[in-house]
Amino acid sequence: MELPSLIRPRASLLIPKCASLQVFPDRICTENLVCCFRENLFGKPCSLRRCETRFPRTLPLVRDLSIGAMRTRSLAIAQAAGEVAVLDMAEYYLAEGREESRTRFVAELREHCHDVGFFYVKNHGVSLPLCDSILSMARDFFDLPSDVKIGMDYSNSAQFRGYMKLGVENTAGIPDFREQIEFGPEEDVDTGGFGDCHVYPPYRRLKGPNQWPPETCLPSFRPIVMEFMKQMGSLSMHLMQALALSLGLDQGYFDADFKCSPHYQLKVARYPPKLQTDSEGAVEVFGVGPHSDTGFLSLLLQDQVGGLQAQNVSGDWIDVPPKSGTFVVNLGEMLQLATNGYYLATVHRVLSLPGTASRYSVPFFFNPQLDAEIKSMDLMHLISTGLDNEIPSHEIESRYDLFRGEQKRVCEGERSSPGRRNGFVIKGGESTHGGKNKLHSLFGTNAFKSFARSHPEVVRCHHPDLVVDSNGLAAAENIASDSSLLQLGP
Ligand SMILES: O=C(O)CCC(=O)C(=O)O
Ligand SMILES: [Fe+2]
Repeated sequence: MELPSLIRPRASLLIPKCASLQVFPDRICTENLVCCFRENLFGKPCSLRRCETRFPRTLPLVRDLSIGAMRTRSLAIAQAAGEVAVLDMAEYYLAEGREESRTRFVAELREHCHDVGFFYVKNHGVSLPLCDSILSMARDFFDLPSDVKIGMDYSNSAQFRGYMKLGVENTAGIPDFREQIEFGPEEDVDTGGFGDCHVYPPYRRLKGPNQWPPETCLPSFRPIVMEFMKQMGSLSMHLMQALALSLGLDQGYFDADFKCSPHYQLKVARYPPKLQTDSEGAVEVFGVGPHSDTGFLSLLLQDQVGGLQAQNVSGDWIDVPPKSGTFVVNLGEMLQLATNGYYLATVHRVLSLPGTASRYSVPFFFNPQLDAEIKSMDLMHLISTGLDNEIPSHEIESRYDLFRGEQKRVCEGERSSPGRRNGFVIKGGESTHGGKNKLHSLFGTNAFKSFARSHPEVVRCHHPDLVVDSNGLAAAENIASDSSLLQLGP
């Protein structure tokens, strides 16, 4: 039986020498490996465990088994079982005198970003009581009477922030089955941004204040959310630095795009339990349908209910269950763009599960500043420095194509109409969905486009001088062909 795994297959096989495990190519399918582990997860001898895998990319990890690193061993086994791995950020933070552990962390990070695009982090440095508080505040907020919630409706906000009732947001044209509040950096409105579009790019209009529930209802809501965003921003910055190291770059490689004013986004969401079934009881209700995230890094705090799944290259959905004390991390399209497709923005979804419990989650999307221009990097140095010397450059290109094909299949197969987060574009300026969605190297342009496409009514009300075309691209009517301000669709 083939175990589902998130790991992507690759063509070349290397057979490691390792006492604790036997690895050999599958006779039937040359892309498969058969691994027999002699030890269980805790290193105790056990009967041979046979795993057929389709992911030779685990081999560098498997090879590490021979030097006896227990953690790496369990990681390789977890991957073989189709689980998303947990990375321990204490390994990264405690660098002083322990360069080895940081190097190991960074190498694991590279593996997971390259092969999976999903992982958990633990010992991440964000206060765990704060995580509990924000989840409990979420419960309190969504229990408020609907007129109080509607009082901070997103349609009041030129920045597309505030409360969205059930079904208001959609993913790829299908309404999400969740209610949510959207936050961003608490800033003054950039009044200049609302000026002449010939001079000011519309994405500057995304700067502005958040909407908050009345203090009399929930006095600690605002301080908790503000502190959470601050700590998540700091964790994200550490992760960005670790990502730079993992790509063989200087730790500060991404700083210029992030350090001043990253344009992050926080959602506080409630997914009601699944309500309806068809006569066979088989209707699948999505909390959020299949999509990949548009930004750089997404960090997710989820409660104990579950329902998040990520898709592997064979189309199988892999559960990403709640694990206490962790955040789920997945990568967005802008990071995929920046790494020329080397790191993956993996498709994921949230199922509504039957039962009585609502699911609460708090996704944090860490993005560069609005005016950051994201360029694809040259990956040849990964090969020349030996960080990934098993992949010839032409293979990177073909992996990229494979990924692009998969993304199109998933999204065009399951969802046909355009919607938020349905753009799967890897290289700057390319487009997908028959050219309907175009990803731009200027982050702000993409950000505005995503919001405008999802919420054209906000554009009509707060940005009447802009026109939004059928692809969600906005520009002042009289400059609709001026691509230097806001790129228009194909
Ligand atoms: O709430 C979740 O578990 C994930 C939500 C998500 O994927 C998103 O909002 O992009
Ligand atoms: Fe997502």
